[in-house]
Amino acid sequence: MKKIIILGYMGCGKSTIAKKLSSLMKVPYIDLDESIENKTNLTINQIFEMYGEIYFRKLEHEVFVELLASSEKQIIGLGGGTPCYANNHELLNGDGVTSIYLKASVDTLFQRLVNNKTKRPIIANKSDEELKEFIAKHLFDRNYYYHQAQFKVNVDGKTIDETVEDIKSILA
Ligand SMILES: Nc1ncnc2c1ncn2[C@@H]1O[C@H](COP(=O)(O)OP(=O)(O)OP(=O)(O)O)[C@@H](O)[C@H]1O
Ligand SMILES: O=C(O)C1=C[C@@H](O)[C@@H](O)[C@H](O)C1
Ligand SMILES: [Mg+2]
Repeated sequence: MKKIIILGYMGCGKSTIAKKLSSLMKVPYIDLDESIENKTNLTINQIFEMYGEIYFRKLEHEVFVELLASSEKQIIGLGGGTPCYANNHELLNGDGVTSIYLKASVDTLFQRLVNNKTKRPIIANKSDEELKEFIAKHLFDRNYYYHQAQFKVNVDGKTIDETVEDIKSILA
């Protein structure tokens, strides 16, 4: 198995869980958002502000395809919206790919995102009151795409270590 892909809504824990898994398995971790930032020398916020979301989605697809093209064994953490655009969801079932959806409830996501909005342009301008309803609707819209992953791991009420263990048993 060459690529382990971790996906899910903003704040579900992709980066946190994937980094921990990476150090335990001694498999390099690549964050798609970070790869886009390194390639463009811009932050995700700057890309959205300067060029808009459609441009960002094109770039996101290109960089995702590039990462998959290498034969290196890697854990790849996607952006929150990656599976939902440019037919990226089809890549979740490609050759040599294991894809895992970190499934979190609206309440869990709200708790984790409410004080961490600024670096996430999709929610940066939502008031705390708007945020919960926004997450609920957005998650509903994205549900179909997230469920194209080969495996689902429920993260609600679990510690980071417990979620990492769940993923290790999927990969065993
Ligand atoms: N049990 C847990 N598992 C994972 N993350 C947790 C847990 N408890 C709290 N967190 C926190 O949730 C926050 C969101 O996690 P993280 O940044 O890894 O999510 P993400 O899915 O990578 O988000 P984004 O899509 O915005 O990059 C972090 O501050 C993290 O420390
Ligand atoms: O959920 C989303 O659409 C996004 C999530 C982030 O990881 C970034 O990829 C960007 O902020 C868009
Ligand atoms: Mg992240």
